[in-house]
Amino acid sequence: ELSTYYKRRSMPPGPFRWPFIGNTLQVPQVHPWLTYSRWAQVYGDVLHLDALGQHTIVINSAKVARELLDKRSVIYSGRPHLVMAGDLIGYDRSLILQPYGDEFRQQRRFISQDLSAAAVRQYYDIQEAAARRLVLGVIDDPGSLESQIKMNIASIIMLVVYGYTVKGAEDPIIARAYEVMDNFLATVSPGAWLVVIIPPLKYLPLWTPGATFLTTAKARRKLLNTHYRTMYQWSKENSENGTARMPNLCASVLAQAEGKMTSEMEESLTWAAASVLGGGLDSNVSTILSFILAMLHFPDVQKKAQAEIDNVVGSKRLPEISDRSSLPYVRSIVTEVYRWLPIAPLGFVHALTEDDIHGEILLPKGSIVLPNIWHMLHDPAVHPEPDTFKPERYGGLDTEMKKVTDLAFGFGRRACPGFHLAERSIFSVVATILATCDIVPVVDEHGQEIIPDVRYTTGIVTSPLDVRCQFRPRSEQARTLLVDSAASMIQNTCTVTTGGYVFEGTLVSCDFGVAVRKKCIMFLRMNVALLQSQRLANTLVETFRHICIIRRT
Ligand code: HEM
Repeated sequence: ELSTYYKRRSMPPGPFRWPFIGNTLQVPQVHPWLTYSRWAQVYGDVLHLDALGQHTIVINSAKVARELLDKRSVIYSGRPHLVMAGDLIGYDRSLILQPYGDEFRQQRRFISQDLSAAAVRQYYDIQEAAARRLVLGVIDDPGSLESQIKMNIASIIMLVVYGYTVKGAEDPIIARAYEVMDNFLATVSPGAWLVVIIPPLKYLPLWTPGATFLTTAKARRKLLNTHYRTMYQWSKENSENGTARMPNLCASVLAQAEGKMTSEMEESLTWAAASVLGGGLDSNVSTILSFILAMLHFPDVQKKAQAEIDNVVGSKRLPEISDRSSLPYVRSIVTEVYRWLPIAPLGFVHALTEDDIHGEILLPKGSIVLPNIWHMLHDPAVHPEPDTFKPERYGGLDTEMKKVTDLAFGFGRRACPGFHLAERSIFSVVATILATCDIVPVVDEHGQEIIPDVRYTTGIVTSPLDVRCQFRPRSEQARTLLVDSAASMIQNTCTVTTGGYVFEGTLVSCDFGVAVRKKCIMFLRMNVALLQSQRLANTLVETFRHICIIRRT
């Protein structure tokens, strides 16, 4: 009979388990994937760990991951029940922590209808504009590298999801969005909270001495709820009155429902949107920082990519996302970044919802399953010299690159729904930087170049540390192209007739210095949506008097 048959089979091998605590103390807090990778040499592709009775299965091979997480994804697509992150804070409303079921399917449907390979075309202009703004910003002020990346990545995802235009680096919405994500990642980090090990602690009253997790949870819950609900409501109201940039994900889903959206569906949409916003921040920022780090360590790769871009795009225009298909070396660089420093080295935990058998091994229901993506992408048998950044390893072939993206973006029904959007954003940033600039090290006070070591944070999402560089324009023409492109976006979009006024963004031809002009252009661009609102036009006349020509209609 099946259950005895199961029992005769053994659990996967793994390191020695201590009574009661199991392997809890053997799993390092820092970069655990490196330890799992070493254990793979001893125990093989599938290893078993026991943390206080919780079975954890680590998969160390792409082949097994495909067999289990992809092919049997009906039973491998759960998420573990998380007391602190879910019960106490409420992150379990968002897609990433949804158990496999109807709510999961509903949220994924909302997202995939707007972010498929074909649908993301509607966002190319947003991505290109952000990439160009990012490059201009870093040319002007190399010290702002990380904040430029964060702001421009946030500006893409806020426009895509809500149609919201961020109002410069100081817009509090940006800091709040990153804070909610930081809280999420800190909360789901293994071993961070005692209440995770002893769940009944969650019933303690708020004033219990020493129960700081309860006050932390309360604060995070409040921030989580207000942040995402405010964003969703903003999008809903302003998509109707024309202030929000159209199309955007929320507006498109609402329009498609043709007024038949129930309040439950709107709640699902609120959390689907929240998940896309959260998923689209640190992942992209970290990937771009890793790209820059790679270029500092492997300058020959830059040269090769620049030759390809010069050849295909020429120097008279900036690269566009539609050039992707003609730039295989640049595509290979993007893929190699995912492989070299995968942002999610252990992916995100899957939970097994039924007992399963793999070869001679029993995998019990309720196990947590961790794909060791880092190991799969650094196994020297599959990727020779894994620490070398070598885009040539793909031979320019998409089939070879797909072997990496199929792992780096997760598995089966839980695979990253932001893949196509991320691919385009990263490509646009990489191609725009390389087309217009050399990425060069900063120098210290003695004129010595500072090349940051390859070091990265630990956690669910990792990010390289201390990345610093300068963008040196490759020519005056390249810089002019960037400035003109920012300017032309204004000229195209900034004659706004509203509320009895015409606002004309003709500053490009005025006589201010380049820096002032650029700031004004940015400001105007970021406020186009505001100007388009009839209601606000009157109050904005005063503000815009200095930066554009205003006439009465
Ligand atoms: C370089 C960029 C990115 C990488 C490497 C990446 C990688 C991943 C990985 C490994 C997972 C876990 C999949 C699994 O459970 O097997 C994931 C999930 C997810 N990602 Fe991404 N991601 C990236 C960008 C994005 C972007 C731009 C978005 C939003 C547009 C996004 C939204 C999500 C969401 C919502 C999930 C949860 C899916 C679910 O639980 O069903 N990601 N991503």
